[in-house]
Formats: sequence, structure tokens, C-alpha cells
Amino acid sequence: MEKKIALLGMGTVGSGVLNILKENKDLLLNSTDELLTITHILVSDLNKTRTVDLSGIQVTDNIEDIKNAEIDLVVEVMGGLQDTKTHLLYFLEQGIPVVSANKDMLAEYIDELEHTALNNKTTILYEGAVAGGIPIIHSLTHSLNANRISKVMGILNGTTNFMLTQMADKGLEYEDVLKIAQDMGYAEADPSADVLGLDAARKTLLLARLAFKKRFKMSDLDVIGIDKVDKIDIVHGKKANMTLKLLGVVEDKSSSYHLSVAPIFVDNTHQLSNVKNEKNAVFVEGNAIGQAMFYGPGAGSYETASAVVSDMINTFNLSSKKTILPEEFGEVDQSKEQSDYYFRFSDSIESVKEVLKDYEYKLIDETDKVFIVKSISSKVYEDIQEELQVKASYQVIGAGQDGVAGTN
Ligand SMILES: NC(=O)C1=CN([C@@H]2O[C@H](COP(=O)(O)OP(=O)(O)OC[C@H]3O[C@@H](n4cnc5c(N)ncnc54)[C@H](OP(=O)(O)O)[C@@H]3O)[C@@H](O)[C@H]2O)C=CC1
Ligand SMILES: N[C@@H](CC=O)C(=O)O
Repeated sequence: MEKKIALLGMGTVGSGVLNILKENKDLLLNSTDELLTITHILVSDLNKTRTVDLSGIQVTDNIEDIKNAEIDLVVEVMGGLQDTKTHLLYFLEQGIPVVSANKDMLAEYIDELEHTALNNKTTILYEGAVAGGIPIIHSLTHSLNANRISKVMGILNGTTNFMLTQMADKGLEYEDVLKIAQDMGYAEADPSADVLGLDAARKTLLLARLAFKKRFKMSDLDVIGIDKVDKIDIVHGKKANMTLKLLGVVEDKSSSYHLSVAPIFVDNTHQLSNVKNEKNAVFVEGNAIGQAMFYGPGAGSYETASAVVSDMINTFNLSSKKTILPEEFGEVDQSKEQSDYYFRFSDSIESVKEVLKDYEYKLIDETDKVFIVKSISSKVYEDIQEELQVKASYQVIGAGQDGVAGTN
């Protein structure tokens, strides 16, 4: 049976969706009984030259054309917040399913959108919104649902991972490498969402909601981006066999939850340290599966569209209607864990050693006064910050006992 689909947006991801539907047409016919047909496309500029074949499709810049048409599915890959949410609510209220890759909007409005879908006996799927092509949303919802999830930790932003990798491996400067990430199409239209950690934070929130079945607000997250990262710390980390990664971390601490995004030094024996450039990875800890890691492309046209088209198929193929949605907000406790910490100080080496004399530490560089202080509590971390002039500090996580993936 033919399913008529409206595609809202025909940029990087939207073009990927059109290309996959065309190039994998035979395969899709074997994956689903439905014939997925794009009948309408919404864009903002009708005069733009398009490289994809649009024959038989009504391209419009007026959402009313789509609201007035007979549509079986709306696929939103245009971005935007409030207006986009209003459009999607309209379709869901009509019982029309929605697929979206718009993590900015979903992080704010997922509860309202999913409730509206539920009340109208339809669905909203969003695999493309977190970690691009990696099937982490489906995995948490349908494949790891026998687990009590205790932790999810991941490299969730391709732009910043690309930047940190290039700064470490090629010694490139922050500004130069940001420009390359923009040219490669990894960065958001406004790349500050990437470098300030907000994009990763939005994805982290969506993962926490699925992992713990609780609601969270963006203000619940402690967010530090990579905008203050100095290349000198990347170089010193390298000497100590560590790699700086922007990690989204959510953890169940029994009566509360920890949610954060921050640059963290990862020991080079940890699998996350080898996730390079625009690649993403999500590490999940569950009480039945133990540890599992998902790796793949975090951004890109075909890569993200792979997840979007999969949602399009699953909308009709799977019984994916949710009946239980998170209602309560999760209690958040952001106090720091006992952990190793990297510090670069501006005090004299003697003063630093005097303050650190009661703790186990490793001196990484005498000239730049770089130390790794072992297994300190949140209180000691704060005391060191108060007593000494700290130029840079990062949490350090290492290999687990199995040498695969773990934290100290
Ligand atoms: N790029 C990526 O790798 C990833 C992107 N995403 C998300 O997917 C969504 C799309 O991203 P991407 O494809 O990169 O974005 P682009 O900027 O490449 O494309 C956006 C598309 O939406 C259209 N559009 C934007 N605003 C409006 C509007 N108000 N009315 C009508 N049409 C509009 C644009 O029209 P026109 O062509 O006329 O300019 C364009 O076709 C975003 O939410 C993004 O965060 C998620 C994962 C990865
Ligand atoms: N700007 C984002 C794109 C995908 O979500 C990123 O760099 O990861």
C-alpha cells in the first residue's frame, strides 16, 4: 500500500532521505509492505538549485499546503524550535505519525510531543536525533528494555570530536579546525551549539530520559564545552597516554541522577579514546547485559538519513506506539564522583607539591606544572581549586578491569 509522506526540509539530511529512498528502492520494497512515497517537500527557498530528482513531488514553502493534503507520515528534518513544534503537534493531533531528527526541539518538547502522539493513537520516532546513524534510540527502547540501565556515556557530537581529534593528531589550531568541521557539514548552522556542548547536552538529555524513564530539563545538566580547551593540555594528555573527549554522561546514583557534558581525559586503553573525528560512540551499562558500546557516524547526509528512513519504515512496520511515558522528573545530584583529575597550575612547583603532599599524584610536566591527582573526592577537588591557581582541570577516566570499557 502506498504511504504518502511529507518531508519538511531538504538540506543535508532531507537530501539523504530522498537519495536513500531512490537508491535503495528495491531493498525497501523487501523491508516493508508499504510503498514509501514522498509527495510533498517543505523548503524555505523555492529558488534554490536542488541536486535531487523532484519529479512528481510538490515542493512548497507553505506548510498549509501540507496541512491541507492527504498525508500518512510527516518527516521533519528542517530544524527550528517553537514553530516546528507547533506544526508537528498539529499533525500528531490529526493522528498523523511524525519522524524527526531535530534534537534541539526534541530536548525541549519531547514530553508534550509524545503525550500528544499517545493521546491521538499515533507515534513520534527520532532515531536520527541522537548520534546520527547509530541506532541507539531503538536499542535503548526495544533491545535493552530488559535491563536496569545504570549509566550511559558517549561521544555525541561529531563536530567537537573531529576538532579534538585534529588538534591532538595533527596539532591544528582550534579556529582552523572549527572552520574545517563547518566546511565538512558536521557543525550546526550556529556552531556555538556544538562547541559550547549544548548539542551534546540535548542528546544526553534524550538518552537519560530513555535510560531512566524520567523527565529531565536542560537546566538539570552541567554543561562545559570545548571552547576553553587549550591545545597545551591535549599535548600533555597525550604524553600521559590520555585523549581529551567531550563526553555526555548520565548515571543512576540510586536516589538521584547525574547528568553532564564536559571534556574528560580518557585513558588510551579505554575504547572511547579510539573514537576519532566525526564518529560517535555510546557506552551503555545495564544490569543484565553488563557493558555494551555502539559506534558509528554521528552526523552526515546519508548517515543520519539511514536512521530517519529506518524510523519511516518502523512507523508502519513495528508496533511502536508507546503506552507508558515518563511522568516524574528525575532528582538530579551533580556532585562530582571520586575520580582521578588532571590539573595544570600556575603556582610554583614547590607550592603545588606542598598542597598535594597528602594525595597520590603523578607529575606529568614540571615546566607547565601538570599533575594527575589520583582518586580524589569532590571536596578535595574543590579544596585544590581554592588553594592553588588552576589554569586547567579535567576529570580522568581509565580502563575497567576487563580493559574494555569502564570508569574509575
Ligand atoms: N546534518 C546532520 O548531520 C544532522 C542534522 N540533524 C538535525 O536534522 C535537522 C536538519 O539538519 P540539516 O539537514 O543539516 O539542515 P539544513 O540546514 O541542511 O537543511 C534544512 C532544510 O530545512 C529547510 N527549512 C529550514 N527552515 C525552514 C522553515 N522555517 N520553513 C521551511 N523550510 C525550512 C531548508 O530549506 P532550504 O533548502 O530552502 O534552505 C532546508 O531544506 C536539524 O534539526 C539538525 O539538527 C540531526 C543529526 C545530524
Ligand atoms: N552538529 C552535530 C550534527 C549531528 O547531530 C554534530 O556535530 O554532531
